[in-house]
Amino acid sequence: MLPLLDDIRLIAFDLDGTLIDSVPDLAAAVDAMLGDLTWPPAGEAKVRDWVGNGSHLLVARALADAGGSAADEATLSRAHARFLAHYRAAPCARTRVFPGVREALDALDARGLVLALVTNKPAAFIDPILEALALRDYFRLTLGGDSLPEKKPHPAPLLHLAAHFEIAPHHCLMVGDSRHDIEAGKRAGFRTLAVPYGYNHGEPVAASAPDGLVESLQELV
Ligand SMILES: O=C(O)COP(=O)(O)O
Ligand SMILES: [Mg+2]
Repeated sequence: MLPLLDDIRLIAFDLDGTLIDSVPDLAAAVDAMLGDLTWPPAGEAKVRDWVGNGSHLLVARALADAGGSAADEATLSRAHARFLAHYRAAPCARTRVFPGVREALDALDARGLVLALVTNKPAAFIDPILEALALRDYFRLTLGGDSLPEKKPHPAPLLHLAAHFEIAPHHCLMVGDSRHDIEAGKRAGFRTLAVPYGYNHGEPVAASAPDGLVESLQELV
């Protein structure tokens, strides 16, 4: 076990870009939404840099990029509904689990650690995706971006987990791919671990100064 895990009793995992490569399906839904509005597709490379702050900002970034400026509220809300409809139709067609994830979850689960999921993705998508990838049973609790009034980088979802399982934050670890995960973890008093292979608005996540960084989650165990 990595020394970073000493005294850790609960691990909160981010989803998109940390456990799963979800950009192919997110980009397909964004591009279908843009097509509904008669705008050209954005493509996976751009969408990769827009993921991480939930679906509303993802759609707002796509519209701003396509239209050259921020869209009005009515257009945003119509576009968001179209995006959700497209993503709901195929949330897990090309989404894949990153290498080392399943091995790490198996080993951490076997050690009796409490495993939880904190994503900024709308909560309605969590179970369908985790079930399709046979990941659902690892997590004792899952929170989406709309599960609580605040989402990452706010510490509230992480503090909610710690309180729910009655585990002090300094015995908890946040694992994620973006600056929002590391900031939420620090503000909650969690230890923080980053993976460099996910989505972080085109910047290295190491710039957020996490307590640790691993190339693959398998290094955890
Ligand atoms: O939907 C998003 O914006 C990203 O979700 P994540 O928090 O699982 O990276
Ligand atoms: Mg992420």
